[in-house]
Amino acid sequence: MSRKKASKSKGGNASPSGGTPAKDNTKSGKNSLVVGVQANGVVHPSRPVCNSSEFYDIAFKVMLVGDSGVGKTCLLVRFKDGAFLAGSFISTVGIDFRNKVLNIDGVKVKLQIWDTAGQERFRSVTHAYYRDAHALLLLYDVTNKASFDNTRAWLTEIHEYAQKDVVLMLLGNKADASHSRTVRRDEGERLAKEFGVPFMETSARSGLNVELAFTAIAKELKYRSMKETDEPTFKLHEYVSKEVQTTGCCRP
Ligand SMILES: Nc1nc2c(ncn2[C@@H]2O[C@H](COP(=O)(O)OP(=O)(O)OP(=O)(O)O)[C@@H](O)[C@H]2O)c(=O)[nH]1
Repeated sequence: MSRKKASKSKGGNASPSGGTPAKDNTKSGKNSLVVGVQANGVVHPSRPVCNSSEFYDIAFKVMLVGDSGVGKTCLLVRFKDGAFLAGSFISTVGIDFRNKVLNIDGVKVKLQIWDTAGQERFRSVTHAYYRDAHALLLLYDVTNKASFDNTRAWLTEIHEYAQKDVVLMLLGNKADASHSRTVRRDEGERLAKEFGVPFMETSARSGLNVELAFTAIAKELKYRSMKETDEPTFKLHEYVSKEVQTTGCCRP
């Protein structure tokens, strides 16, 4: 397997295919350029990648979607930088991405993670990015019942715009905020069962299950892309059920 190099960029924005940078209009306001990524998002072995610093073997696009304020940016920052963005809430404008390379059973898997704006007015912008996504993390906020109810509408959009075989996971974020919780964990579990997707509660504040959510996605994508070889079978649902941690309290 030939080994590529990952973008060093901490963030930026680009066209849906990842080739041309778009206008710098995001929350982070940083720009970067990813070259050598095919339209389907998988990096082509024979093509170079710009701004490189870290080697990787395979690359995938992951999108964070869900209502405004559910914590998509904070989840990404927690995963990428290990920090929590406390303080005043600045809504994402348009779309932004960050890269992170994970070592999955000896294979370097680069996740290019797209943080979308949850606000309705940016929906037409973000729709264009669904097509190339290999995985989608659909977030709601456990302290905001409307964001939970809206996951059905998000799922409809996902079915309309994303690839049929996209890897999907439901995340109930802000699990640390037990005092203001309005959605019980079992409600999230039931909905995920109905959607037929894995589920976990996360907290960008405490870090609960953040690493797990992205690692599980990376493992599934790696398994799918390498299952022709001698890979042992990987079952996403089973892995998540085994590894997930709970807050121990889930009553509103
Ligand atoms: N208690 C708690 N607060 C959180 C958590 N994650 C995010 N927040 C807070 O929720 C607010 C919104 O977080 P963002 O990450 O900006 O939300 P977003 O989903 O990216 O919002 P848009 O960019 O508008 O789509 C901020 O004030 C965060 O500090 C969490 O896990 N726990």
